[in-house]
Amino acid sequence: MELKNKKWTHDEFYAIREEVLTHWPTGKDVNFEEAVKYHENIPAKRHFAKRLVKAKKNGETLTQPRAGVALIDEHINLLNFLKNEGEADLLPSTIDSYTRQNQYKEAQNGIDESLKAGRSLLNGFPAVNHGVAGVRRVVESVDAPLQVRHGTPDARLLGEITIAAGYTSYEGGGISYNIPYAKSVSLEKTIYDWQYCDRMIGIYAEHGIEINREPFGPLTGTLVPPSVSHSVAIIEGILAAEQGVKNITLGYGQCGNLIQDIAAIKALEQLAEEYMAKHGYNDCVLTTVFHQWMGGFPQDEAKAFGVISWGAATAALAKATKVIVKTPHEALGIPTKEANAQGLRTTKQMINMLKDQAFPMTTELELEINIIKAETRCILDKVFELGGNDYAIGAVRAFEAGVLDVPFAPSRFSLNKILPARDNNGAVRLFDVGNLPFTPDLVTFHQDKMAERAKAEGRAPSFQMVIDDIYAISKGNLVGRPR
Ligand SMILES: CCC[C@H]1O[C@@H](n2cnc3c(N)ncnc32)[C@H](O)[C@@H]1O
Repeated sequence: MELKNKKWTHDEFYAIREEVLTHWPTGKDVNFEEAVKYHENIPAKRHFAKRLVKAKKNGETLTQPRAGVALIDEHINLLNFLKNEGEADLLPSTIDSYTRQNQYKEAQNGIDESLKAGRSLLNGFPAVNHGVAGVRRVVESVDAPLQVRHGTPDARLLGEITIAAGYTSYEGGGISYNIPYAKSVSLEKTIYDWQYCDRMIGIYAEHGIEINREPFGPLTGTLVPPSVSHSVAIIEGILAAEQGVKNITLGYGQCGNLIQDIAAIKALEQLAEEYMAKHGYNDCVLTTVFHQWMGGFPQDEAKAFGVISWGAATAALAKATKVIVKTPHEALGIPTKEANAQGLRTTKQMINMLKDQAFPMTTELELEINIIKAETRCILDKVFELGGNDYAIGAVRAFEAGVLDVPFAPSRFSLNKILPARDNNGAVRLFDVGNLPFTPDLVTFHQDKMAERAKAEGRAPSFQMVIDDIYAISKGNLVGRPR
């Protein structure tokens, strides 16, 4: 396997595909030609890419939950409930953890046990085991655009089966589904395997079938600075575009300070357009997704609705194309369908009340946009240089050098040298910039912001601030003030 950011030939792709389809018996039912014909008949209102393009044009912020259960009928009921009772614009199928680790035998046990127990004993929808025919029953029974959401380093068979079944969007990426989701899986292999997924979608595109791709923006979802998640998002967008993907949604996980979060979405849009154009990808439609707070949630449901509302308001004011919605059961575990629908309706209410309002371009907002763009450029340009003008090779080397570094990542391939903490207004800054290739003025900016908070709190900048901030929102605040 030689990793490089270059479009695979059909021969290169098909040579690997034969082996991929043998990873589980259901792989043999994947029939590309039949799948293309099936996709040709999917109406625009159930087509993810088309719905996103319409939303971008109309300035809408669409709502989408996470949701997945073990058995097909229950999964169909769940999705229809979230559409009808939750008013969801877009629907997921969140895939279970066994499938994410390619443990299809265990997933099959989960299905068998769920049948016996009469309830879902998996934390998601085991699409590989259900196979094309089973997954297609979901597509035929749910009248909304459907996306596969998961966390799978080797997502090749999962992609083949779900896209062939009629799903029109696929989340993930070679970095964003490795670093936050695996401990010892080679980054090089995951990036290579995701080139396969992107090339597969590129081949659908060559047949006129446009499938949306969404790199996983939030990463570890724990105080991830905008420049870190934007760098990964844009790199994965470029890697996807190189393999022929034409419709890409780039994502960002809410940090909590309004100005910083609105700036993050604006900066992401501007930088993605700039870097995609710079590298010659001029026929890619780009949209954005804002993930409501991905860190620890309050157990109290009323307070959880406060966090959900804040994420909804920020997404609307940032004018993100899509918002991923949390539920009042976030602190407890997999939500009931009722709780999931409540999170969606709360979000819909906030978006509807804010859609006629615009957040002004204040000097603070402009400063924040410029800071995020400057930081992200420092990282992206260094990655490109490390890779000898190749972002795939550069990404692997960048993690080895700490030029890319994701806070609190389980992967041993992330140095975990950077330390984020909030400043006195709750924006996420860097208490330790680690080996991020920031210019001196950017390093000073973060030091000054941390010093300002330290002065206000009468304590020195310390790791304790990081810990306090990790728990703050679940304890009812944004900034983890000393007790
Ligand atoms: C990165 C994703 C984390 C979020 O993903 C939610 N999540 C995971 N699995 C399911 C599921 N099967 N149904 C509804 N939500 C789910 C968690 O709650 C958390 O918020």
